[in-house]
Amino acid sequence: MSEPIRHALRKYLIMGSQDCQRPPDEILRDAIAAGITAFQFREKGAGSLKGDKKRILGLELRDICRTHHIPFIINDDLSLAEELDADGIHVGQDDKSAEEVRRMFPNKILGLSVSNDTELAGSPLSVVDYVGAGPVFSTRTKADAKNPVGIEWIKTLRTKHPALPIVGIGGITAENAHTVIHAGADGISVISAITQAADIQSVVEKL
Ligand SMILES: Cc1ncc(COP(=O)(O)OP(=O)(O)O)c(N)n1
Ligand SMILES: Cc1nc(C(=O)O)sc1CCOP(=O)(O)O
Ligand SMILES: [Mg+2]
Repeated sequence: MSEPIRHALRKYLIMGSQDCQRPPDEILRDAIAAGITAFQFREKGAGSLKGDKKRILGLELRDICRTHHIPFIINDDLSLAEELDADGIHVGQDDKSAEEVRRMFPNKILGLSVSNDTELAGSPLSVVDYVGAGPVFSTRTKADAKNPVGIEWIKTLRTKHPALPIVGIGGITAENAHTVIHAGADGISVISAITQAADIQSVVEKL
């Protein structure tokens, strides 16, 4: 399991319609053509879709991922993950507990956010497939993001957990992504670096 996960974490796009200035399906197709390795549907925050509109968009994006063999992961919404038969689920420290999600979905990819040593110490790492560590840098995309951890904490995390699949998140760009990888992360996850890019092909190549 560990090697496919590490590969999937390399260039991980996270996106919802609220992040997009053009149709989300176009952005996802462009990002897949450019080489992303996983996708998380995160329909959340100001301007996000609810109910049927969210479900319909999720279904459309899931089908694009399926066609191109890209893991389709859903943020937070367990019932939508079940309904769309998502490949995985990402939860944070304030969402349903990772142990419970693992009991409900024994075979799905499960990601958990960690943002500091206290959260790390309280996290059931044995039941998750990867951790999303961050925000590495400051970000304007998530209003309630915690304090930036910096690449030093990614190094600490890697030293403490040599075999743990880690993806960095938060404020990661084509210019700073290499520092996150050099610090020990298996990959980087981004929202704005890709959704706001004038040239997605070029950004994904650099990432
Ligand atoms: C890969 C990845 N890492 C971290 C997060 C953040 O999850 P969470 O802390 O639950 O915050 P929301 O995304 O739900 O606002 C993530 N989504 N993906
Ligand atoms: C969704 C999310 N979670 C974070 C965390 O630290 O857990 S930071 C973040 C937003 C990432 O967006 P951008 O790539 O535009 O900075
Ligand atoms: Mg969450």
